[in-house]
Amino acid sequence: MTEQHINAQDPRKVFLVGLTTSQANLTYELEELANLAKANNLVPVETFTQKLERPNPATYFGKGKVEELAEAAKTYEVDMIVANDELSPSQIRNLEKLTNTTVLDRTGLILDIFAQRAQTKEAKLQVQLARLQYQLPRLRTSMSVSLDQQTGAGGGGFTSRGSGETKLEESRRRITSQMVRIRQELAELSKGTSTRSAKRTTNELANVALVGYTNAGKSTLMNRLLARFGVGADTDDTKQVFEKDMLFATLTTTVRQLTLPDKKQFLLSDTVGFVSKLPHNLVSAFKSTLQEAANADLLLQIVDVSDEHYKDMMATTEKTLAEVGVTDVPMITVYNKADRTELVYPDVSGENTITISALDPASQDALIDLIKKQIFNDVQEVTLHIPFDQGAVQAKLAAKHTFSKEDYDETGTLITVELSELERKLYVDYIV
Ligand SMILES: Nc1nc2c(ncn2[C@@H]2O[C@H](COP(=O)(O)OP(=O)(O)OP(=O)(O)O)[C@@H](O)[C@H]2O)c(=O)[nH]1
Ligand SMILES: [Mg+2]
Repeated sequence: MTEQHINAQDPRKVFLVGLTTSQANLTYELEELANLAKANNLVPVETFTQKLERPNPATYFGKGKVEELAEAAKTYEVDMIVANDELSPSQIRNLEKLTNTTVLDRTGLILDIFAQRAQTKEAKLQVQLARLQYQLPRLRTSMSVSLDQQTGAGGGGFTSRGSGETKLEESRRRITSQMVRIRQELAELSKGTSTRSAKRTTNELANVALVGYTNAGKSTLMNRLLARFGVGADTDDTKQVFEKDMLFATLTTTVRQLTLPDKKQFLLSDTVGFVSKLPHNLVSAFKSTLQEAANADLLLQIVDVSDEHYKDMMATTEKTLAEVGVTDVPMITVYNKADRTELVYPDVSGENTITISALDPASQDALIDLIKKQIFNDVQEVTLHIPFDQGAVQAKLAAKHTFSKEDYDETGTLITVELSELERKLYVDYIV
């Protein structure tokens, strides 16, 4: 893989600002925000927080705090403020004016990082779409200028620095039509993807997807397993994916076939990592990328257990999965990077939990055993009763299984089908 694009500007000093309103985890979120800022070549020099019932609708912080910020910005010679929340266009405008700085919110920051990381055509288009959506209502903030320069969009034609309403209208139209074009291109691209996944479905191999917080070690684990078991007929199956100690190294889903020594095979996919408050625009732009996780038979949630905030990271992952519609998929929790802790590894505790180091072959073996147990063993024939008003459950089952018997009674469908132990747990309420 090629080196990622690096922000060419000199490191820029910034303030981080956040509210203690609903955020129970402000410390974690601010630490995360600092890492996101650093990933974007920004240098956080000071953090300001304020306790407020809700953000001030005009200025995010209250009046006094804004004055303090303006004063401090002068003293520290800081000309940029990064806010922990997504701000409204008018909050950004007002704060910029009152503090004489450029204001970037969390969403803008994450979008910038994604834009720098995007390598494939699909990822580039997805990010661009999300940025345009974000930019549309923000044409009058200084952020639009920087966004504009970074997207290289039409020589500043989008921005409306000091220009009249006509220019603004024109910018809006250009953005909207560009969005339409990108959506079309993405639809074209996804046609190719769905053919590929249709092929894999007919293959009837189990799909295992790596999911989790960014930098947890998903790609590293994928690569270690590929190096040992990526020996399928498809020559691509030994090809390594990009891994690196940075946020959002992976933006594109990669699917590879693994062949175990006992000839059992399954598909493993590596997916984009998560962070808390992942912008909605990005989540929807990356929905197709995350489809692989939604269709998986088994999720491996990779957790960096060496990070003190690993529990928050797990909560973030689970929340994001639910947001993109990945529900009802059996999951193994993989506590990774145990080599950096005092924990014993490999260590299987319970049927869905394992502690490993992705770098350790014994850990890889133990994990493979656990995966095998979930996807190949323990299959048992059961009969389910699915009420007529829960057709979605039946559709979900039908997508992955051939029913050996299907019958009806007054209230629902009776389905006889072979399910794994995990699936039997998942559908326990329906088993008769
Ligand atoms: N010590 C140690 N380092 C690990 C382990 N697993 C991964 N790493 C390191 O963690 C960093 C991030 O690994 P990646 O595999 O790129 O993480 P990822 O989950 O794919 O991250 P994103 O693609 O950003 O979501 C790399 O520097 C890896 O070498 C592990 O078990 N032990
Ligand atoms: Mg990765």
